[in-house]
Amino acid sequence: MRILVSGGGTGGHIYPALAVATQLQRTFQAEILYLGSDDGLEAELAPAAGLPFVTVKAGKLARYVSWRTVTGLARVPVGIVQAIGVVRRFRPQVVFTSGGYVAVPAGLAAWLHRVPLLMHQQDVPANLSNRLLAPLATCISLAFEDSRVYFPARKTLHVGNPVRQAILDVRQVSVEQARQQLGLDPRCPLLLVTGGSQGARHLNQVTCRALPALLERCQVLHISGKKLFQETETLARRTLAALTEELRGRYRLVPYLDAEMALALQAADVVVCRAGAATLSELAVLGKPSILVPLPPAIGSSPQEANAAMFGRRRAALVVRNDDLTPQVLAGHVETLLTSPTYREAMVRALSALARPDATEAIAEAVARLAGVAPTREEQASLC
Ligand SMILES: CC(=O)N[C@H]1[C@@H](OP(=O)(O)OP(=O)(O)OC[C@H]2O[C@@H](n3ccc(=O)[nH]c3=O)[C@H](O)[C@@H]2O)O[C@H](CO)[C@@H](O)[C@@H]1O
Repeated sequence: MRILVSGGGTGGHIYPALAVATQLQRTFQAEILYLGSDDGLEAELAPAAGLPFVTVKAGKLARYVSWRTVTGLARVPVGIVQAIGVVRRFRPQVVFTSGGYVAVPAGLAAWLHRVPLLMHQQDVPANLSNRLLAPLATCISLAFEDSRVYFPARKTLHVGNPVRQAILDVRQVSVEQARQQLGLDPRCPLLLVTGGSQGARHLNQVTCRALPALLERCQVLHISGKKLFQETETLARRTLAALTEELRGRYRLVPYLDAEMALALQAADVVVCRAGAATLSELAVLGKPSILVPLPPAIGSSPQEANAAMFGRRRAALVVRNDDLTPQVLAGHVETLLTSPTYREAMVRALSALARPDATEAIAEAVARLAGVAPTREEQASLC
């Protein structure tokens, strides 16, 4: 089975593609070719995952006009011609895309060659490349049920977002063990603060200012983001200076967590974070109550606001708008969640309805079925 995989730009688009590619290799011994942009993060990540990698030019499909939009648009036809060449030479049985602007030439080339196209939608609102490709797609896998409204119903398949194996494995570790393994107090409740892979300045600043109230109630593991570490450390040191040694000992600041991220999530009683699709899927799989502060849009609407609103509607998280987050609001919500086990349990129940730990397998099986290889899941057989 030969499968062309494509997804680019942010980690949010690349990691699901890598997870599905690896699963296809493992379960179906598929021959994979990863098609990415020559200047995207995928040029680093796909070869690092041991996948054969081919590049095409891809232009950013911005919703607003700028010089970059013009130069980006000029690259689009070049990318399409290159992608057509790749599909012609590799002759895939299925093309799988997971968003990012490089997915457009890949999807178009698939359609032109009558190759089935399966595309994955991570966020609740459809991203631009998936909106463009939807009429050409054979099947659209969705991370969240609420995305159905953006696509023709007969093409959609609700499977969830691929979640890293480390996150699935850490479910075997108890909360206390996770805290112990991270060198934290196993008996003291833990608040984890994370602004996603880049960090979030506003979350960092508000957290630092709320430390006197927060540390009275719990220990705090604060991931600042690599670029924001220095300024956050300075701010935290200033606030901590007025506190007792015992309270100061309850705070830990790190720039980024790699292998330990799964343990940190599992160790937490409450998580304060942005509302990126990967983070939300991880919270659902691990059943972690959270306070979501979605990234506000630079322009137009933000997928994170729609993601967070969906969690909020289902009572799977508390949602606070970025501009409304003050130290008092943060400390108040943390207090509410930590002091009310019934509230937290209700959230955990709502989260379990959103959890899809088998998303990677489900997508890989859908790809294999389109390739005519694996008619495995009966419940999916009639779909796509
Ligand atoms: C800023 C931005 O444009 N974000 C978008 C980007 O998400 P982006 O990839 O930035 O953020 P996500 O929340 O989706 O994922 C962050 C990932 O980084 C991991 N992590 C984080 C901190 C850390 O120290 N260690 C670590 O491993 C998290 O566990 C998670 O797996 O693509 C997503 C999927 O389309 C969108 O929903 C987001 O809106």
